Amino acid sequence: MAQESSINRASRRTRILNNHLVQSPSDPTSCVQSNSCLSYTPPEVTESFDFETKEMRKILDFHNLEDRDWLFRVIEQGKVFNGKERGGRMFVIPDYNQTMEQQREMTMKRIEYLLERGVFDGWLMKEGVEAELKKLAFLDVIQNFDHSLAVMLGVHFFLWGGAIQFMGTKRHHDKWLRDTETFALKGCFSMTELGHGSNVRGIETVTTYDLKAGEFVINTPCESAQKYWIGGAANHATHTVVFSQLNIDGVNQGVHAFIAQIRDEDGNISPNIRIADCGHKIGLNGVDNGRIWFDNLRIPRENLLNSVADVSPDGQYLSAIKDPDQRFAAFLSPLTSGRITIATSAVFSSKVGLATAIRYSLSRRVFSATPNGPEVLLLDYPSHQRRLLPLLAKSYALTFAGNYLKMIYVNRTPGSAKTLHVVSSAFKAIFTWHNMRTLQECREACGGQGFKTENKIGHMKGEFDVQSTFEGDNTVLMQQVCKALLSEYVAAKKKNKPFKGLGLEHMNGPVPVIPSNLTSSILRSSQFQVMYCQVCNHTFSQYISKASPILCIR
Ligand SMILES: Cc1cc2nc3c(=O)[nH]c(=O)nc-3n(C[C@H](O)[C@H](O)[C@H](O)COP(=O)(O)OP(=O)(O)OC[C@H]3O[C@@H](n4cnc5c(N)ncnc54)[C@H](O)[C@@H]3O)c2cc1C
Repeated sequence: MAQESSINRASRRTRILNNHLVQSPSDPTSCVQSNSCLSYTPPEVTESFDFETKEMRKILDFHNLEDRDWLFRVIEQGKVFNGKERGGRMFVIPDYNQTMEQQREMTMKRIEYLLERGVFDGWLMKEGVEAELKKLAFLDVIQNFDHSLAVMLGVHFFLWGGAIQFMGTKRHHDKWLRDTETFALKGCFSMTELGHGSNVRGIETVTTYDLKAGEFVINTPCESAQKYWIGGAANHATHTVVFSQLNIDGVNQGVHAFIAQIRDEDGNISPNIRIADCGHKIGLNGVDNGRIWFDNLRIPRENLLNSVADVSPDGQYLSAIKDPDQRFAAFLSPLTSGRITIATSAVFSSKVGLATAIRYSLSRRVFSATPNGPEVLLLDYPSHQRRLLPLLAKSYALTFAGNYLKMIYVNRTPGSAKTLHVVSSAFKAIFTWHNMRTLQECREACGGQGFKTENKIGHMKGEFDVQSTFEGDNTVLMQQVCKALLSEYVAAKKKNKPFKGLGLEHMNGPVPVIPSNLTSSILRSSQFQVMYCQVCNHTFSQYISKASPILCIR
């Protein structure tokens, strides 16, 4: 962007506006001085930077940079990733003109290609912070190329694999984890039903225990109980974790999770299982979402994922967690890792959109300030800056927040479970909403070019839109976050203790005093903005302390 004083900028803007209002009587074609030919040089070739871009990349990507670069090269080299060389650079983008069936097959071919190159080694069999960070870095890279592929991997490793890891015990780990890592089996995650999505407790699938046979019997009692939207179920998955009400001797013990086989290794649907396709979607067509009915399917007693509750061979229901609410919260734990990868992938998508739109605005010229003068660079228009640069600033901020979230996740302890749940829910909603807003602005900021498939922004809108719905609807998640924060507030006030955790600590200090002389530089300063937030929070806290008896916050 051209460097110029604010006075020069103001007078140049005045000239431009004046030019719009007072039309020159001369030949209208002469007011545009067109370039003799179109040429484009990427800004990084001609512009110098005021900062070290490599250092900035280190701060943004934060971990496993060499691993990320290795995977970038692996993907670039793979024919299945549809790379195209342009001007000595490789661009990789899925072919969205393929049919839904072809896109689904490409997802499986890409998984096979990455599997052969050892990309998934250790994703389930290795434990510890290093292994977890490497997995998260690889997923960051993969989602940059193909969101369908990242979602299929998320379902297989984080939802199915995560359910076995966190909700199962040794017998499940020994039996399923290695085969999951090598794709000897393909897993999916059957929680949502046609009749119940956000309200998981309301699901209607019922499982009973047959004492004589020592088996569970899973049944879909009505059409609204069919499992719906299950990623991987329509064509590929061989196994699923099924969420169901558990009924023991006529007593409903609430939602539990079981493992069921739904296809054999040749892809034939198992007896007592019916499957249908969810059909074409507005994005994510490389994922085969399906519907499943269980017709009194029998599974061994050992297939109950029993980390928090079990049924003994003689049919006794056993659980160390007596409180049904806490038991239910424990069942939902595999969703945490999914929310983290969704949140971080949403910021990457915003950055791809912004990179395209900002580059465009650094090369595109529109309208001249004077008759016969050169046209003005798009990014020199303040209105264009205001459209893109705050979104860019927020994307930087969310990147750092995402890295913080990853750190809480990989260093989690039983004591940090609540913080992790609340922060991951809030970040998932905020990041994915930010992404959709950013992509729409970037699409429009590129004018007609933004509408071209090749420029990726329009397709990313379709691909990433669903992030506000799956693994916790954003609105519902934000309601949970509000409830958790209000409860935390009331509890801390009741005990007369300072706030700790959940990001409320800034309210421990006194109410700041707003200066009387509010100049524009004070208003723009970050100190003032933090102070202003604190004043708002204190006003809000006064409201809560008065309203909490009416709000019934527990
Ligand atoms: C492409 C795709 C892939 C998916 N993959 C899977 C999968 O692999 N496995 C799986 O189990 N599920 C999957 N899902 C399902 C997904 O998790 C659910 O769609 C999601 O939980 C929302 O449920 P719902 O669709 O029933 O919407 P609903 O819960 O019916 O919500 C509809 C609307 O009502 C609003 N709403 C709901 N409750 C409240 C409330 N209390 N107050 C105010 N407003 C409210 C919501 O904000 C939303 O706008 C997938 C969904 C899609 C679209």
